[in-house]
Amino acid sequence: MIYRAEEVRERFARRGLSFDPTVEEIVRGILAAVREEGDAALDRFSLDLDGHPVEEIPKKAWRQAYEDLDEELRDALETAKERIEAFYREEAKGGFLKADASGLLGQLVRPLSRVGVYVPGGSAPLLSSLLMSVVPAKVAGVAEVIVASPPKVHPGVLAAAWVAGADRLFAMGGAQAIAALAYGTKRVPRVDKIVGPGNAYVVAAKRQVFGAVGIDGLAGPTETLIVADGSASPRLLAADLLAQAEHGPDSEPWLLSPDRALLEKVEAELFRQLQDLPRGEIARKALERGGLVQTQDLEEAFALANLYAPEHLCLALADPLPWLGRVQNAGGVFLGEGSPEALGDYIAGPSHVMPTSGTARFQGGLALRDFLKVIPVMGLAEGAVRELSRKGALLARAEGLEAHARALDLRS
Ligand SMILES: NC(=O)c1ccc[n+]([C@@H]2O[C@H](COP(=O)([O-])OP(=O)(O)OC[C@H]3O[C@@H](n4cnc5c(N)ncnc54)[C@H](O)[C@@H]3O)[C@@H](O)[C@H]2O)c1
Ligand SMILES: N[C@H](CO)Cc1c[nH]c[nH+]1
Ligand SMILES: [Zn+2]
Repeated sequence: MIYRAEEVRERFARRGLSFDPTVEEIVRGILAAVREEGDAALDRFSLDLDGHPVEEIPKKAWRQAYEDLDEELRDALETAKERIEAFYREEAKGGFLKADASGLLGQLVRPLSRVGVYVPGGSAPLLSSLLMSVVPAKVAGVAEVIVASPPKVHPGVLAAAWVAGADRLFAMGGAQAIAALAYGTKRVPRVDKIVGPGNAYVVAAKRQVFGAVGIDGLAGPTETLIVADGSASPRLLAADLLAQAEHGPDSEPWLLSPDRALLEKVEAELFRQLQDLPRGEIARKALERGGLVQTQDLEEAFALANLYAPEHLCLALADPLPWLGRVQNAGGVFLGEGSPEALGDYIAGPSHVMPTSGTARFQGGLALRDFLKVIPVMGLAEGAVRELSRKGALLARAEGLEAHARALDLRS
């Protein structure tokens, strides 16, 4: 089915994180129980939902899993880790201290002390997601990175924990894992911030524990939006749409193009490539959530893309670079069909943890600064204090805050 731009515009404009009341309620119950009962509730939910009690998996098991890996896979993991590390080393993490006649002002930048990384494991063991959160955390200087992933944790995830240099790993998933990390239990230490993607239960749990703990954002079911011109290959476009569609029936793959003939060819390709896709049924359902859209021109395609604010914006254009200036809302941008999103998922360098459900309107992909906090520092010079206190007291009285004003009067 090929939509016209008018048919999707309203839907794109209204898009936002939806709160499924049933999921919210279930999650509220899980969080409250783990907060009150600790490990007993944690094990109970883990047994009920995932068939296993929670266990901490020791580092020697990670190393063993790494050593048992096929040599080529080990090499691929190492390359991915090195590329992620190199990418995040480029991100500035310095603060500043600046002194002038009025004194000293600055920002201290400190890594968070303890971070929880959620690694999804419900429908696929996303070992790449472990690298994509743990490696930037370690580059930022986080002292203790605690991984949570649903049982039974796949050996590939354990091997990735070894490669990435995580500190501890608990086999626990869903809202109960988020609760344990946010509130702490006897076994699971409380963290300062929880990062990483997950399904609707994980996203709802992160949102509900925010405040008790920091969160990076609400990365949920994956989505991709490709803007293509007539130069793009229908075969590659179909393959890229299916690559994200296979994540889950709630994934959303979109293709926008002014070229009707291209869209028709992609439709046929999708049908053909679905035939022997192992997760074809999942992908078919996801395709029904997304779709192909014919726009008047590329300008309209970009306007719609910004309205949608996709997690991944892929520019399958003959000359994508000049269009970069049009991008306002996206979790990450992929330039040209030679830079497919699937490479970003695994090995390009930037973290694949990116905002979904339109939250790319107000945030980008996971960055080093998600693991840092900025602490302002003030040390004013005597002369400046007198003058600034007089003006500060005026502002305080304008707010009706007399004690503030008097504290400043004493300095002026
Ligand atoms: N945006 C991103 O950056 C990004 C990156 C990777 C993955 N993802 C997304 O993460 C998601 C991973 O989802 P997943 O399900 O595979 O793994 P998951 O680990 O997020 O969720 C599995 C957990 O959900 C809980 N759960 C399942 N059904 C439940 C129920 N009825 N009641 C209460 N809890 C329940 C279970 O405890 C289970 O451990 C996918 O949607 C994928 O697209 C997003
Ligand atoms: N596309 C997913 C969300 O960005 C990440 C992922 C993990 N493995 C494969 N893909
Ligand atoms: Zn993916």
